[in-house]
Amino acid sequence: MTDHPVQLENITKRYGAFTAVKDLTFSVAKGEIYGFLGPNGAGKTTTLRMMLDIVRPSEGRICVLGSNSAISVRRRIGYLPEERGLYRKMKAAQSIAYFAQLRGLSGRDAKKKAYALLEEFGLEDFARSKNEALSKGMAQKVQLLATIAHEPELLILDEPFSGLDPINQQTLEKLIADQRASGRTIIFSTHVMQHAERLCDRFLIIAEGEKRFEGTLSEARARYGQRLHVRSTAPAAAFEVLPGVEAVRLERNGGEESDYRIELADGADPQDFLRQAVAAGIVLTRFEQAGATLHDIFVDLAGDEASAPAHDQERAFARGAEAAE
Ligand SMILES: Nc1ncnc2c1ncn2[C@@H]1O[C@H](COP(=O)(O)OP(=O)(O)OP(=O)(O)O)[C@@H](O)[C@H]1O
Repeated sequence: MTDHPVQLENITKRYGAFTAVKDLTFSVAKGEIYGFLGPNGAGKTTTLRMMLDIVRPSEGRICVLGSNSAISVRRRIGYLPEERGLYRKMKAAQSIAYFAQLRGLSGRDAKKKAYALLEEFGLEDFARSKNEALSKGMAQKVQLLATIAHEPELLILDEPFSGLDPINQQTLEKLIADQRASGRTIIFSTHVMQHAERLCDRFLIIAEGEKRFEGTLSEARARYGQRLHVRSTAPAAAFEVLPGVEAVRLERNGGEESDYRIELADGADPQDFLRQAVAAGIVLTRFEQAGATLHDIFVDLAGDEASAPAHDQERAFARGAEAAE
């Protein structure tokens, strides 16, 4: 068990005639950040709840921290549920201390930890504010701090980035990476591929309750052909006839020179493309190789319409990150 704190074997969850999760098998290794990716209604929350023994599977076996019920090891787990909520009348520091105490810290240690965390995350001025007076993002940060205050070895975070502005999303990315650096295991679900791309050691893509992919980003990329970004005075047709070229897309028509995105067939070698282009007398003033992005892979595996909002979120995030620099 010790090297795989979470193991799911052939898990199925039915609600009446509807199957929300179908025969799902995966395990999460100790110390890794594991991304749980899927469109709306894919079965992410249901699966996370089954891990926590909030929802019982219809079939299959789950083992969490060596136990067949997360309830008996709950002090070693930090869980951020999808539906957020703090007691409105409680103060921020009090809320964090309250959850830490529920998970085994003494009153004194819980209070000390709450103030230390609030200070570390720049919320010390709000320690004595009632939760109802906090902005939505601040309240979410407080809830996150309440999730990690008892220093759990396993963190299960359901859509932790939703509701946070770009700056706080970056703070959360750092928090998650720091938790891993301290040896913790983290599972989080998200729709925003950029977070998963930057953070996850491995990820699982789920759609319609079924596993579509599990592995690392490079393993996922290896399944897809290479993409090239080139700049040239040559027309698109000159590239289309080269061996290994599957598609040519005009990215920018710059008058004299244009930018193209070229998709190569699986297994085609970009260096071969370069040699063929030169042999054909094509002059390239730019040549860059790029693997498929996680967004491309997600769209391909989990379906088009599902990821459209994610794309908007990614763009919003990218804009925010630029503004923050
Ligand atoms: N208690 C329930 N009774 C009946 N159906 C349910 C129940 N809980 C979830 N479902 C259904 O199971 C499917 C999976 O839901 P789930 O909440 O796990 O998806 P999700 O991947 O977390 O989606 P989202 O990103 O929208 O939160 C959905 O079709 C949902 O309607």
